[in-house]
Amino acid sequence: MSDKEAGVASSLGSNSPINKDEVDVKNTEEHSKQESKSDINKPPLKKIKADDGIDISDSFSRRENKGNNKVISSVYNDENKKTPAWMKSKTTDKYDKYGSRSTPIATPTAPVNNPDERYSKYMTNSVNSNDRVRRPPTETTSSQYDKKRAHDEAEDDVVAPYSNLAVANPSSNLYQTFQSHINNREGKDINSIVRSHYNQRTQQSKFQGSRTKSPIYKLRNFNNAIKYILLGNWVKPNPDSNRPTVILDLCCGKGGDLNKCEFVSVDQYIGIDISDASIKEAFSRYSRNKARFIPQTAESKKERDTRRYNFEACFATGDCFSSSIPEILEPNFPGIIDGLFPVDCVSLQFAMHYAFETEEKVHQLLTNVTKSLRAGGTLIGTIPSSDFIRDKIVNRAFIDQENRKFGNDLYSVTFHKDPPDEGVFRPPFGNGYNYSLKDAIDDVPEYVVPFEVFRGLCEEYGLVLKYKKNFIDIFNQEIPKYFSKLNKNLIEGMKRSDGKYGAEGLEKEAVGFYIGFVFEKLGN
Ligand SMILES: C[S@@+](CC[C@H](N)C(=O)[O-])C[C@H]1O[C@@H](n2cnc3c(N)ncnc32)[C@H](O)[C@@H]1O
Repeated sequence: MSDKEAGVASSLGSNSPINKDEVDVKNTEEHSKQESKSDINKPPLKKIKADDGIDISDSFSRRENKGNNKVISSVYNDENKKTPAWMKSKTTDKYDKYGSRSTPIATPTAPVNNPDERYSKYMTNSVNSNDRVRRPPTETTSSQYDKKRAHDEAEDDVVAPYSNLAVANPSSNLYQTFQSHINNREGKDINSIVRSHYNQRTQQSKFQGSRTKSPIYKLRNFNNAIKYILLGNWVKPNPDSNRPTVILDLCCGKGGDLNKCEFVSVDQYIGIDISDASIKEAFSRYSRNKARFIPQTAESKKERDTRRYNFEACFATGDCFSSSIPEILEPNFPGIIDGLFPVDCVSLQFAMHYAFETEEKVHQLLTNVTKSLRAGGTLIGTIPSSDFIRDKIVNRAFIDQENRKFGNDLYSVTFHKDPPDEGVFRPPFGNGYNYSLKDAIDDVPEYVVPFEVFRGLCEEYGLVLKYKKNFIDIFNQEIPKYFSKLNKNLIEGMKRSDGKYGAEGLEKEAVGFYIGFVFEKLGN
């Protein structure tokens, strides 16, 4: 799916622990049949203090100054010494691509950052604020590919904003529903379509009018709530109190999960996305919320200030399914692998279905995940449910004559080829469909993720399933615990016509298309 895009950042209201008139995409309800199996080893929820406002500072307390952190090598550094046995046999020969690739597919973008002193040692040597400037394209990066891309982007990525419409006037109440314009789709690969789509979406979202007017406003709030819950339950702080808690957000989009990272008290955020416009937007969102000027006393400086981001962040453009993480990050942030990896959590929200185009992409993704995670670290993701898709096929719940399309007025799924009668796709890769979600995604290609195949592959990479549930079940089971913790606007943005909270009607089916999952990296 997709617009699974992140929410909107906004200004942190003075009473609001974490701002959010956030926006994401998808949701629904029910559909728990096959997918509510594993709910294992859920960590106890931390105690939350809920006054008349929301105070998360007690519940997700930050560890003390980590200035004395020692640099710990990650599996990226020394394959022989650090690679666990299970990875040597499976991945070193077959999947290890480190050093064998040239340039990342997209030119990396490394916006300026201002690391504070506590983590400057993680930005060792050349990783300092002066180095974090955007680098001019090198000989290799501005080759044929970039020329072609420049041409494509001129065509597709820069659509005229709605400057001629009343919605360009911020005082207007009108809302302009998003629609992308991608020329010559048939001649393009998925990366070009996806990149063009999300670049356009990022640019146009600035001119659409108030997000609360979007036809999927509630659905986005619902999806955001799900991500708060998943990250809140499963991001595990680094057990070494001298190390920062680090999250690697693959396919991070416009940075819609930055607020959630503050919510779970990470110390360092690393975001990567193939859309350069999204990365720029994510960086600017981070900068706005990081730099908020809040007068502080000597005493208050020691604690997390919930009105601003208390974590450091860096962002880069790159293809997470075809390049290795060092290939994407090191050119922009030399020393970052040594300094910040292995990380505590890899977040992969509403994006893995793009990787299931080919087996190679999935292997590269899983190599990136497993090599990035520390033992005990978690991979937390959201994807369309293959069980949901199978049910639609088996029940012949199609909405067109050719039996290739299902959905409703809010979302639709149109298979590229006739789906198998029993709804089980073989081989498990490359089973494409076009996904649409009103005001977010226009016929963007995605691929079925047969969950059991994915789970089996994860095991090969030392990742064991800890949790898997559809969105409706996650919401129903977890929202009582989160109701008082989440921002009021987010909660109110999920109010149904009957006064209760959650998804209803068309939205319910649209969100029910998704599941959340958590894998844990084995080892010690
Ligand atoms: C639906 S958005 C989700 C964004 C964000 N994770 C969220 O939940 O708000 C999917 C994102 O995946 C990104 N994406 C797709 N293919 C990618 C790839 N190969 N490498 C990196 N990012 C990719 C898109 O650019 C887009 O920003």
